[in-house]
Amino acid sequence: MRDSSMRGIVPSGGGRGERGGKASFKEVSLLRILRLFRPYAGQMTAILALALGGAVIGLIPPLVMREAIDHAIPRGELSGLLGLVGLMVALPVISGMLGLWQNHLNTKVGQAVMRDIRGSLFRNLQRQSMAFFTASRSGEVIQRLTGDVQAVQNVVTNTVVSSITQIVIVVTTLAILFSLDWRLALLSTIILPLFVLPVRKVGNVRRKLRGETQKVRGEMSTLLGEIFGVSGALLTRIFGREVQQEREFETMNQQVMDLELRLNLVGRWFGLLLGLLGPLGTALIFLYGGYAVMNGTMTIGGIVAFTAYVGRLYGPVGTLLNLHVEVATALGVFQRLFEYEDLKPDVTDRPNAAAMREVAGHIAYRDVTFAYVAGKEALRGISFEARPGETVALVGPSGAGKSTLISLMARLYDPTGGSVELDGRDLRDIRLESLRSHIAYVTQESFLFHATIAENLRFARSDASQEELEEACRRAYIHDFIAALPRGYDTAVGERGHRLSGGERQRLAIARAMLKNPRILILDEATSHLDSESEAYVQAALEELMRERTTLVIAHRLSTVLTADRILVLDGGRIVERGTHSQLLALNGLYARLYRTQFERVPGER
Ligand SMILES: Nc1ncnc2c1ncn2[C@@H]1O[C@H](COP(=O)(O)OP(=O)(O)OP(=O)(O)O)[C@@H](O)[C@H]1O
Repeated sequence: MRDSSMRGIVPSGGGRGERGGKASFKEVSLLRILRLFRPYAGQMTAILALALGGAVIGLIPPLVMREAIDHAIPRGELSGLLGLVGLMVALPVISGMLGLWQNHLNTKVGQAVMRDIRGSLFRNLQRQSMAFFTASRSGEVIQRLTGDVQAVQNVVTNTVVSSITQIVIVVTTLAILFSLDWRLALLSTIILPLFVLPVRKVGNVRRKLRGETQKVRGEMSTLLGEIFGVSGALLTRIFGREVQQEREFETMNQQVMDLELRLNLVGRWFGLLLGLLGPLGTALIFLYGGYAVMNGTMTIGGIVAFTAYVGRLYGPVGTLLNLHVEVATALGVFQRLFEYEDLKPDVTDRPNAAAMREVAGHIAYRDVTFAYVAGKEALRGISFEARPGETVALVGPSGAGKSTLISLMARLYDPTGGSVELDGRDLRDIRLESLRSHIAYVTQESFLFHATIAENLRFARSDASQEELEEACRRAYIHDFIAALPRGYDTAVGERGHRLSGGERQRLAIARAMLKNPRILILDEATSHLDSESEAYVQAALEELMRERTTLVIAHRLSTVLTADRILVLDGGRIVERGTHSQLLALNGLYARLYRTQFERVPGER
């Protein structure tokens, strides 16, 4: 059960999901793609009508030329010539205007579809459990939401609209060529198949190169995100890896340049190849047409018009020969987007889930089992209760399952077996939003958004008044510090609040929890040891926060275990000992050992 849902939430890295990779119609439903465009059907029709109009107008100039060369000029009809010349200028102007309008509509539809997809992906990602975020790289998520969605615009303009336009141009031009002179038309189209193979080959090489380039670019942006994120930058400096990273980046940087150069070169060869089509066609027309003119079966204007039409034919044919590459790329883009759209959140409300307005705060874990990965249980047979207002402290060696245990209370994950209850009700029967409104979760890493102190505090309660903010901060022993800042509560904190000290950040996080004023508190005490003054402040703030709330705390401080109503000692995902501090010491087991190594040495403790 768990296994299958896990597979559903882990984004596929390579293979089908590979950037620039091919996808087939079988894998991506065309109907689903069309559905995205349905709200814009009117505009799409207008785009196609404009494309058609442009293509038809484009057919006229060669006929005008023929008219001028064969009739107006030889007959000396100046006014007629003027009219034709006027047309020669007016027609491109009209088709240019149509093109402009079409382009505007293209962009509009493309942008609208992009906005819709971004919105729907964002909404779906917001509903995913933590399992999704721990399993995926944030760079990858961002890339799909921005880069891939951007590619949709390309799909609209390049693939859909331009291929339809090209088809219209090719068909109309062929029709007119054959109506002018079918033999000559046949002669000028007969050379087309010669180019199919090389054009396809070049297309494939380009696709491969493009895929590789995108992959390296993706890796580059992930690397940059990690290196220049605050934590990554800190780690780099601590371990003195600057030069090594510079070298790694240089390699990647060079790779991008080389790939782009190769892509460009292949592009040039491709252009040269297509460029040869024109002269070859023209030469054939002049050879055959010239002979026909000499025999009197064709006019000079006819040759000129024919040459112009053939010019219109070869370009679009080249593009159309590559259409399959474009289509495959486009399908790949949609497939990656749909993968995220199809992610099923694994923590959801049960159909009969109800909201709980008031809770007493009675927590019960009943024979809870949990596995992140099927078959490898992180928690086994966990049962305990915490009555309203009680504090249950968790201790145990690293990896014992403490964080996992508390995360189940906020339903960051659901148990694989057994149940977690609040006031006698299974958490899955309580509306998620309602459950979380009664819980504050203070983690070791006190994350702050890049925003002002007030905004960070209001993340807990957006309607909190300034007085309430200050009250919460007073109780968290941080108000005086904030008030002394030049901009007070409007001070912006750096990304992750790195402009604040560790202790200040912790107290701000405590104030944020205080502001929420929940019945239940989940707390992961920070292990980083602060200086004794700061430690004392944090300690006092925490005691204030824990007062009268049911608290599950991963304890790292002696005072916490001393005051806890109950201590659970975890080891290997099981509760191996339970009781009060003195009872557990008397047992002289794991707790007693941990106590001697962990708690006794904490500075600044009683
Ligand atoms: N997202 C995850 N995916 C897979 N396994 C995980 C995940 N998170 C934790 N684990 C594993 O689950 C077990 C329990 O981890 P947990 O973080 O709950 O331990 P802990 O007691 O809180 O440890 P610490 O005190 O070091 O934070 C560990 O073996 C850990 O490797």
